[in-house]
Amino acid sequence: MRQEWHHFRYPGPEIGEPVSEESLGLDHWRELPRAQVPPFPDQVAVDGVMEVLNLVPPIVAPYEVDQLRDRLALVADGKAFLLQGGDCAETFADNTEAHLLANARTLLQMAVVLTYGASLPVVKVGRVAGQYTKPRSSPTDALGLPAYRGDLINSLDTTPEARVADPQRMIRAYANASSAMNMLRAYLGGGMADLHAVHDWNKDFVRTSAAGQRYEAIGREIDRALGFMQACGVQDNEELRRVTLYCSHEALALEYERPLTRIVGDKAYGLSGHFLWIGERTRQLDHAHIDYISRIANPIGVKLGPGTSPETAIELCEKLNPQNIPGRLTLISRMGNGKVRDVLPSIVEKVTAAGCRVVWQCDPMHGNTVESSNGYKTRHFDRIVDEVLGYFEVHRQLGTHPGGLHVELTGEDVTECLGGAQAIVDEDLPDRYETACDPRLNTQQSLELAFLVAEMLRG
Ligand SMILES: O=C[C@H](O)[C@H](O)COP(=O)(O)O
Ligand SMILES: C=C(OP(=O)(O)O)C(=O)O
Repeated sequence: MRQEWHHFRYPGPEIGEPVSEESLGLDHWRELPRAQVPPFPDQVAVDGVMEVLNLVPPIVAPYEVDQLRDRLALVADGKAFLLQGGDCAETFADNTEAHLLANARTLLQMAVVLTYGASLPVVKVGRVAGQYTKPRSSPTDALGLPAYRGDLINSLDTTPEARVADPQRMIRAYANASSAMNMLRAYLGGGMADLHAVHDWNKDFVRTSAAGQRYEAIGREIDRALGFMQACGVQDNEELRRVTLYCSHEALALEYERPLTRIVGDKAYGLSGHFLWIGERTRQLDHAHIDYISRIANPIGVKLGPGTSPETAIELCEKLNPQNIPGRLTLISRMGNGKVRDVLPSIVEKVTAAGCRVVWQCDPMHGNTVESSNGYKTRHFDRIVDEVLGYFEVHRQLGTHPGGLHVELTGEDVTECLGGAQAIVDEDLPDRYETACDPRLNTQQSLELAFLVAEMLRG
């Protein structure tokens, strides 16, 4: 594969002597077994699209990727908290200004609650600008059609034609991801994230709720603190007026990731996003996904389900972070509330005893999926909260840092997860069940969770 060479200087650490893609082994994954292969019918068409993606400008810049790794090093050291969230599956149809801003605002609100409540810096990462692929449990859906695998692969429409995997969708995914990132950078760097405007992030349908009012109270405290600083003559600080939101997605379609991988000096960067993770279904040690991700310099994550042994977790650390760089590797536990207290302790204990420096993050969504009595895929808020509680208990007992939260959420007023202060029940789910794949927390539930996590962080 042709590869651009980057010789420009960029803000960041010294870059090493240029090396070749062969010596970095960037294509070794092609020789390995691989789960969840996108069923593209025509390899020639896939190769053509990869050639196109090989020449497009990347979605993120290497220095931003390095900066995120440095910030995650603070999380690994217990000095910051990682908040990661967004849609389960982004769709091209929902890649609108309104939807992107709604999700970003919800994440910012959660971050304010956590920063204020726990007095810890919060590193903010969206599941955005690339979360277009989904691993599936079954190759077919309930209608017997090929499963929907994310907009990057096929369409959610329920016809056989729509479900054919189409490599041209990778170009649409790239275009959508780059426009999303472009817009978010502009808004978040240009006033929308100004702490003087915290009240504007509160949506009308949330403002009157208990969580919304609690948030307004924090907003008033922040107003007072800012007013006090101004009265004291403290210089206005740029940091109060903008936010850096990093983007992340599951590195599932290697046909998309590989051409967006670029060499800078002696390293390869996956420039489709700042933070890339490998899911529970594709984290086999000797398989393609782990091999690919082991070769890029990004901060990366790997999901750990309830079947993970401590030995596997340690092997993953050794393979993915052989130099033990803090901030490089995030272990994302998604055990389910019934298992977290049994399975997580020995993993954390043994990984820590082995000296592996990782960020511990809790995904309380994916181990708690159930089917409602009326046939909707859902999750109960109480189980989500209980998994986070269990995760905090484990880390408190072991003296390790409960470093982060990874959730599927939306800034819309959907009815996809049960419970919360709105007491959503099975019969409410059809009202506004809009997700393309798994159920997301709505804005109120997200805020409620943030308040609870802030309390847990305060200990
Ligand atoms: O988001 C995660 C997975 O893609 C999803 O949970 C798989 O869902 P499925 O079991 O309906 O295929
Ligand atoms: C598929 C996902 O999670 P997991 O791999 O943990 O099932 C996801 O986070 O979208």
